[in-house]
Amino acid sequence: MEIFREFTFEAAHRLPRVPEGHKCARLHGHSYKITVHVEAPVDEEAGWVMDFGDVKRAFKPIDTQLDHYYLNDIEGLENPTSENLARWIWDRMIAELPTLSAITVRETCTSGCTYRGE
Ligand SMILES: Nc1nc2c(c(=O)[nH]1)N=C([C@H](O)[C@H](O)COP(=O)(O)OP(=O)(O)OP(=O)(O)O)CN2
Ligand SMILES: [Zn+2]
Repeated sequence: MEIFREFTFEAAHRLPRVPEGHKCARLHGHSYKITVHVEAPVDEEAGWVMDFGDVKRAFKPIDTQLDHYYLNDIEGLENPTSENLARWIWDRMIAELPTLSAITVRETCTSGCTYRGE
């Protein structure tokens, strides 16, 4: 079964590789919404896949690095698209959370991406 836990953080960015005149080349910010998905069998004794609190603990170092920062300044996020951010988060969570199955990044209410470690 798959469970998920949602997180939010605020950050600024600009996209350095967009075509000239693209609005996203300008400095702007988002209230990012991140969904961390975990897939594993249900532990029948506990009745859950994993404690949501453990997912929260695994995400905490990510939030500490991203919340209220300028993403372009962070190593590995020089081009902070949703896609690159999803991979960046995955790469930093997979060791702590080996049952991680997907990271969804939402930049706005209507746009985002899902990375499954492919
Ligand atoms: N594939 C991607 N496309 C875009 C990304 C991205 O990360 N991956 N990022 C952006 C910008 O960061 C932009 O801030 C968000 O895009 P957009 O959906 O255009 O957001 P708006 O709220 O401005 O949308 P409107 O409906 O036009 O107001 C762009 N593309
Ligand atoms: Zn943006």
